[in-house]
Amino acid sequence: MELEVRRVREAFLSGRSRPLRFRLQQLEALRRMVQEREKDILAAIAADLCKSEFNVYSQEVITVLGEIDFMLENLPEWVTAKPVKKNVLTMLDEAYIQPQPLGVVLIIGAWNYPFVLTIQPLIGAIAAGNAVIIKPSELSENTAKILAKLLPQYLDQDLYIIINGGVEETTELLKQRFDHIFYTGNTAVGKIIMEAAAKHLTPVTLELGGKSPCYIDKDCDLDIVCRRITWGKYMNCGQTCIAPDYILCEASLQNQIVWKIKETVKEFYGENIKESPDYERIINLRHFKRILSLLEGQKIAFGGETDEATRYIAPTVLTDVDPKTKVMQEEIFGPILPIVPVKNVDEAINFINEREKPLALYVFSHNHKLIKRMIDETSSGGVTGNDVIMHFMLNSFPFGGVGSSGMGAYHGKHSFDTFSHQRPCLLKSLKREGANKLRYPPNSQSKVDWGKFFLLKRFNKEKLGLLLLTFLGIVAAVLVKAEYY
Ligand SMILES: NC(=O)c1ccc[n+]([C@@H]2O[C@H](COP(=O)([O-])OP(=O)(O)OC[C@H]3O[C@@H](n4cnc5c(N)ncnc54)[C@H](O)[C@@H]3O)[C@@H](O)[C@H]2O)c1
Ligand SMILES: CCCCCCCC=O
Repeated sequence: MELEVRRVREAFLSGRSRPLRFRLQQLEALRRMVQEREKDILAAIAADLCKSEFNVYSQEVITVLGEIDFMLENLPEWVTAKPVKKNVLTMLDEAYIQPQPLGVVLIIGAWNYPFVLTIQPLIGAIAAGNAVIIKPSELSENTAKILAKLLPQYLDQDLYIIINGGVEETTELLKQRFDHIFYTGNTAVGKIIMEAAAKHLTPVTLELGGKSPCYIDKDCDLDIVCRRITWGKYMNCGQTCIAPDYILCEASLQNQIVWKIKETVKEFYGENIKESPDYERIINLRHFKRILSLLEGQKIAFGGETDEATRYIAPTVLTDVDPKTKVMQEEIFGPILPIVPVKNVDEAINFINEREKPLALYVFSHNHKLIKRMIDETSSGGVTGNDVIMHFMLNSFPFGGVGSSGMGAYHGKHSFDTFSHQRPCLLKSLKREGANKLRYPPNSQSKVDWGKFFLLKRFNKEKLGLLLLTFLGIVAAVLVKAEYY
């Protein structure tokens, strides 16, 4: 590991990752890889998650291609130095912010969307001029393998390397010094990453998870609400970081919600869900058993069928769920949707605020004020009103968590900023030394007063008047002198 990290650092220190032309060329090569090897990439992801290639393309590949195009279009503007507003002391100087690469970045990916969650941060890191070590999740092993095969064929082989492996390899990797670590995965491992990073004072971006609530107000169109929730909850078999984890609603809405979600499940996946090409499977047996254990003691309104051999769990809804039970204590990350009855929106807000800050929050209502109130009185990584998942799709939004759902953010310009250092650059002249007298010792009350005058703008009108008068006096004297001669 040490040797590999050193090789990447040496490549970074060669300076070749920095020029704009090189970054654009590497991003174009990455786009070519996705386009030319689309079949291999789709097949690998499809095998990892028992997913149709249509779904792989629309959930992962489109996002990656869109992000590359967005970077190529905007990077020339983002890399340029930005002049800043100056004060009296720097009036005659050059003052600008120059974004610069951080150095060697470690990206640790997750398995649930194994392509986009690894490649999208990579796009940002390349765009910002860094060298990168990529560690895909070992759980999505086909995707990990295809990335290890393809990336070196298209990208600079010393600047961007891929290291495959599990906990042991990642632990070893984390002993090395990086300039940034970008981790996607669960909160418990997030803490391990942050602890390892702290030893080198390495900044981290942690894209974690949590229980994302979904509040349904009684003033709404339940048919549409349930269709949107069904889509976001059962997509990828519930293994989506921003899937609605549970529903909060008044008890009177429960039966209608159950019925409408059941009808939508039929509409989306047919009578025989197991046969649907649009319904995925649980990633492995450990997660399968974990999810099943969440059903113990619950009232299953519909669903609940399972098949261990294929790791199938049917879309399931639980009603009258007690918040103290296990299913409400951990992120579900599977196709189980508990409904927790609450009396009203006040109780829903309290319920959310009593728990860890979630990665996403969803509110459904015709009442715009209620949605705004929910946003104002709660906290979460992101919010979508009257839909689910969709805030992930807009790359002008920073995507990330808050509190235990993560720190830092990415997508579009936010990725570029995450992987850049905003370096303030002040360029002065060696002339005009007289103007600097004010800051050199010995100090005095009059120097402090002038300092206040120039920097704090806390001058009194009298002093300003006096200054103006002096200035006018000088101008008048100059004019009179000019006339005389
Ligand atoms: N915020 C996001 O964008 C986002 C996206 C996807 C998943 N998630 C969250 O991730 C979780 C699911 O993913 P996961 O954690 O099962 O993924 P995972 O098991 O694939 O782990 C993620 C990465 O951490 C590494 N890892 C695992 N254990 C480790 C250890 N002990 N030490 C060092 N590295 C270790 C793995 O090798 C892998 O690369 C959910 O909580 C989900 O909400 C968040
Ligand atoms: C089209 C859906 C993509 C959602 C990606 C979510 C990333 C977290 O799991």
